[in-house]
Parts: sequence; structure tokens; C-alpha cells
Amino acid sequence: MATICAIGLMSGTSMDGIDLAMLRTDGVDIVERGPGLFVPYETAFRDRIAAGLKVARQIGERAERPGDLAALEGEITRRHAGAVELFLSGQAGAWGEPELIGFHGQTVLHRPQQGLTVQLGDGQLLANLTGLPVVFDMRAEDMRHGGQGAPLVPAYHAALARSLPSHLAGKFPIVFVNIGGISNITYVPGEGDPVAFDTGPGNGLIDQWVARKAGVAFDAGGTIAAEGKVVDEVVALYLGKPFFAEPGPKSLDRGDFTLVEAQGLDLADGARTLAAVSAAAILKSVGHLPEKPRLWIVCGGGRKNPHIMRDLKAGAKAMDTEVISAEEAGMDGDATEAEAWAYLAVRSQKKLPLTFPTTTGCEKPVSGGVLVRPLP
Ligand SMILES: Nc1ncnc2c1ncn2[C@@H]1O[C@H](COP(=O)(O)OP(=O)(O)OP(=O)(O)O)[C@@H](O)[C@H]1O
Ligand SMILES: CC(=O)N[C@H]1[C@@H]2OC[C@@H](O2)[C@@H](O)[C@@H]1O[C@H](C)C(=O)O
Repeated sequence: MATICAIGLMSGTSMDGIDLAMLRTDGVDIVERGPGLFVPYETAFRDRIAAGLKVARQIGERAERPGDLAALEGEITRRHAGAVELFLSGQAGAWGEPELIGFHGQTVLHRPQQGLTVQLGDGQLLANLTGLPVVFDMRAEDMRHGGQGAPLVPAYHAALARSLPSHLAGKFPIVFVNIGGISNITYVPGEGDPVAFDTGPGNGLIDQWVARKAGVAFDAGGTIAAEGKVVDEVVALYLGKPFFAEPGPKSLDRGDFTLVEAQGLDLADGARTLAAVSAAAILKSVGHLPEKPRLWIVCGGGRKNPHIMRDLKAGAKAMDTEVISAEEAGMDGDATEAEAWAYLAVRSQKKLPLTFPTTTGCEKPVSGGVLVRPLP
């Protein structure tokens, strides 16, 4: 099959900025992974998105844009176009000539029980501004077929599992863990479709906690948590929630978990305890997997929190399994999601499935996404 050079763009639930990556793929195999870039949002813009999340709760139909959400969508899209320009003026421009963009947009509402998921991102505007074809709105079709609309990265994780370096190849079942604002996992068996679901809070609660208590965006290097201790009763309160007893497929909205259970803790104990919650939530997912994984590969910003990683490694070791970072598997753990959006855009263009009954609960493998071309 023909190979396409695509750019993937992800603005995740952490609302910290735009991740970009470039990839050459035929939509099945990853032919070559290219450079990545992160373009942060400044605090005022994060706050504007956070305000937009509240307005979005009024949305009853996915095309509605109450309040200033239409203006915010335009601004998010222009920022993505600016990020693409910056990306192509540097390393990426030298690496390849992009033919397609995969555009996630910013999720502002996700209510799978109502078949409603809303990503702010104007695909046509992005195509016009960049001069490139754009695939966007990749979650909706899955929901139309009874799926959760998330997670979507599993198809890419499965492709990564097929292209591991020789010392890791064959260590199936492999679980890819994405620790973003919310965490999700993909279980890749030696044969058959991947199994996936959201596992619980990732960095989102930690970010909210340190923003509220210390006025910083995140606990860089886990230095705040390093001064604190794990309060087991609070971990138990989070882990006792019904979400963890439910089998997959399942997905979360950013607001499904809150800081209520942590209130009363001091800054450091809260940061340390919420890191423990993040790791424990991931480990708890093993109970819903077909078999115990042999290898866990960790992507996303949470792998840079040493407490989450230490707790994950300790828990996995107790199960006689191994945890490594994406980098130890020869990948770029900051770019994985953006790479996934490039990969999914190519799959969408080729009408290949993006989701499977085992990843989102859709009734059959489903393709999706809307392809738009720049207007003259
Ligand atoms: N140096 C660091 N130390 C500790 N935590 C970090 C560091 N760098 C990033 N993070 C955490 O990672 C988060 C960003 O992660 P990531 O980019 O994977 O999120 P995302 O794309 O919003 O996620 P998703 O869409 O999967 O929910 C930050 O908000 C922060 O909590
Ligand atoms: C609705 C939505 O945007 N969900 C995100 C969120 O952030 C992590 C987790 O929840 C995951 O389900 C999903 O993103 C990843 C990239 C996905 O779709 O695979």
C-alpha cells in the first residue's frame, strides 16, 4: 500500500498545549517515525479552555457552540495552524513533505452514555490555513456505532507493538499505558485485536491539586510529592469508586474524578497521594484484562513523574511483570499520541478501522474521521 507522510496534532485533557509529530505510514505498518514538537499554551489560554469546559456542559447536540465556544474553537484552530508552521520551519520540514494532517482538537465534553463527544477544532479552517488536507472529528463515527468514542490510540499502540526492537519483540501480551490527564491502556496480545479502556485519573488531578494549592501548572519532576507521603485511606476512597469495578470498554470525561476525596490533605501529601492513585488505577486494570501482561510500556507526561513510575514498577514487579518507559522501548513518549493521530488520519483516508469492539465497544470495526481539503 502507498506510504503517506502525515502530521498528527493532539491537544489533550491536560490542556497544556499542542503535541505535534510526523510519521510515514501505509496505515498498517509504521514505516518511519519522524520528529515531534510540543507547543505550550500560556496560562491565560489554559484558563480560557478551562472556562470553556464549563460552558460546554450546556451542549446537548455536538454541533452546538454556546457562549464563546465558537470563538474558542477558531482560536484553538489558529494556534494549531501556527504550531504546524513552526514545526515545518524546523526539523519536520527537513524530514519530510506532509501530505495530510490528523487533527484531534480539544475535547470539551465527553458523555459516552449519551453518545455525545465534543472536540473543538475546525478542520476546514485548519486545511485552509495550512494548505493541507485534514482529517478531523475522528471519535464521532465510533459513537454512532455504539462505541465509547475513546480511546482511539489502541490501533497505533498495536502497530507499535509489531515494530518493537528485537530485545522486546515477542514479549506479548504487552500493555501500552498512556498517562495523560486521564490514563488509558491498550493490551496487545500475540494474536487478535487489542483490548483497551480508560483506566482512571492520570496527571489531571495532580495538575489541579498543585494549581489550587501552589499556583503551579504541574508537579515538575515530582518535587512537591517528594516532600509528602501516601495517605492510604484517600487512595482507597478513589479506588473504591464503581468505575474501577466496571469491565471495559469504558471511557472517562475529564470531570468524572475530582479532588473531593483529597481535600484536607496538605500540598505535598496530596501530590504524593494522587500520584499513588494514578499508578494504582493503572495496575488495577489488570483485573479486567484477558491475561496478565508480561511487559508495560509507558507513554505520556505522567512517565516524567518519578513517583508514578516508581509505584507502577513496584506494583508490576509484585505481579512478576516489567514496566519500562517509551524511551526504553526506542520511542518518544511525548509524541506517541500525536503520532497516533497521524497514523489514524492515514487509516481514515484508506477507510481502515480506527476502533474495534474490544477497544471502544463499537458493534463492529469502525473507520471514521472527516476529510477536508483546502478551499481556494
Ligand atoms: N517534567 C514533568 N514532571 C512531572 N510531570 C510532568 C512533566 N512534564 C509533563 N508532566 C505531566 O504531564 C502532563 C501532560 O501530559 P500529556 O501531554 O501526556 O497529556 P495530554 O496530551 O493532555 O493527555 P491525554 O490527552 O492523554 O489525557 C502535564 O500536565 C503534567 O502533569
Ligand atoms: C474524549 C477524549 O478526548 N478522551 C481522551 C482522554 O485523554 C486520555 C483518555 O481520555 C483517552 O480516552 C482519550 O485520549 C486518547 C488519546 C485516545 O483517544 O486514545
